[in-house]
Amino acid sequence: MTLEIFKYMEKYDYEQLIFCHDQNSGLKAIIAIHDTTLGPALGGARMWPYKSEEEAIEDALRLARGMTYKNAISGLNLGGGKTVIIGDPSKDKNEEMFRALGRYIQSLNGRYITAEDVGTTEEDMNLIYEETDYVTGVSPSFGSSGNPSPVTAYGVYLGMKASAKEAFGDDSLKGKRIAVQGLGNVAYHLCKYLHEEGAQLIVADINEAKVKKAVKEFGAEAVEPNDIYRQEADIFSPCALGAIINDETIPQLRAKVIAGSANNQLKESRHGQILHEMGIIYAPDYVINAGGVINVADELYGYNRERAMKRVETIYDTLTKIFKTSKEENIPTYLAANRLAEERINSVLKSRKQFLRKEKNILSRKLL
Ligand SMILES: NC(=O)C1=CN([C@@H]2O[C@H](COP(=O)(O)OP(=O)(O)OC[C@H]3O[C@@H](n4cnc5c(N)ncnc54)[C@H](O)[C@@H]3O)[C@@H](O)[C@H]2O)C=CC1
Ligand SMILES: O=C(O)CCC(=O)C(=O)O
Repeated sequence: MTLEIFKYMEKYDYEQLIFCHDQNSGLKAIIAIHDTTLGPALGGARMWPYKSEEEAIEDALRLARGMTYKNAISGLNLGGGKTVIIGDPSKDKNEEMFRALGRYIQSLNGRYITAEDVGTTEEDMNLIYEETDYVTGVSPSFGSSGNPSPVTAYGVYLGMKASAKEAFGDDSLKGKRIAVQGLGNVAYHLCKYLHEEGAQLIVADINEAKVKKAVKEFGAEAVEPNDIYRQEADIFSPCALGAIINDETIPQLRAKVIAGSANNQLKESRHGQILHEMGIIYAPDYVINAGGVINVADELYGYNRERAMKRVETIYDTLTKIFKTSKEENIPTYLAANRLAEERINSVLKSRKQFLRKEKNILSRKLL
């Protein structure tokens, strides 16, 4: 399949796509800016060994759009954007690469602000910070908020409780069997919360060392990566990569709830409709995993952890509201969430237009 970029950008109303290349460091990155109605686009930088440039562009575009919805529904005055860096984070990183990316971000003059994502770390953000102020998730020693993953995990934990309340009538996770896919930065901290509450964990990761650690620390049961979908579990928690809710995996699912941190979990929106028809409670990805962006966005006001955590706690209520709308209107949860996010963006756009109109009237009066 060839991606017709402008057609795709037109379909979902993207603003800008930027290609960043630096011969010296080997940087090959793509910055996608979806929508800046609510403010500058904020979204992390992902480093991944994409099989093709097309795959990387598509990922950047999909992730950037997700950030528009995530930031809008979380009440942030920020638009949506994302960076992808083509390369293997375990061997292709170097200092100059992140500094070069920082200079590209600086050249956008604040239209886009970056942070961590899969394959990038706090140390990488510190390097970007050498070249631009438009970066968050920088080390706390610089007065910033650091790695957002533990806060993302806390938001997912609260969102999972809200989802359990909807599915089982009680938000306690004690004794619940929870199948966790991926044991990376977010999932590790999530497993800690779940273990402390007395949940039984079933885990899978392609990295054996991470699996061993979870078995040892949380008494988790380990299964092969491909077997995680079919586990007899109450909750399935996807915390690895996207598009894992699809035609192949849905028939395998036994869980009543899907609640995890991965971005873009639904391969296509019709998969959200299928989950709805099956009676599976799906916590929309960009709602439940917003803890990290809420935390890093707080840096823009001078980081205050208490203020950030208070906002993260609203994830529980936002999901409860989405589940209510989904039930009352008999629509999938992803659609109920999209409507809420779009309502906010459209109302801000409308009021801004009114303001501009007033401004224009004043100007024309002056001219008279
Ligand atoms: N870090 C954060 O604060 C946020 C992360 N997210 C999303 O949450 C997800 C996880 O993020 P992180 O924990 O930061 O990434 P990470 O890179 O630390 O962890 C991902 C884990 O998934 C594993 N994995 C990859 N493919 C797999 C497969 N097929 N089966 C099982 N495991 C597999 C990897 O080995 C790795 O351990 C990503 O989709 C990310 O975009 C979303 C919001 C914020
Ligand atoms: O929490 C982060 O990593 C920054 C925001 C972001 O990229 C995301 O929420 O996916």
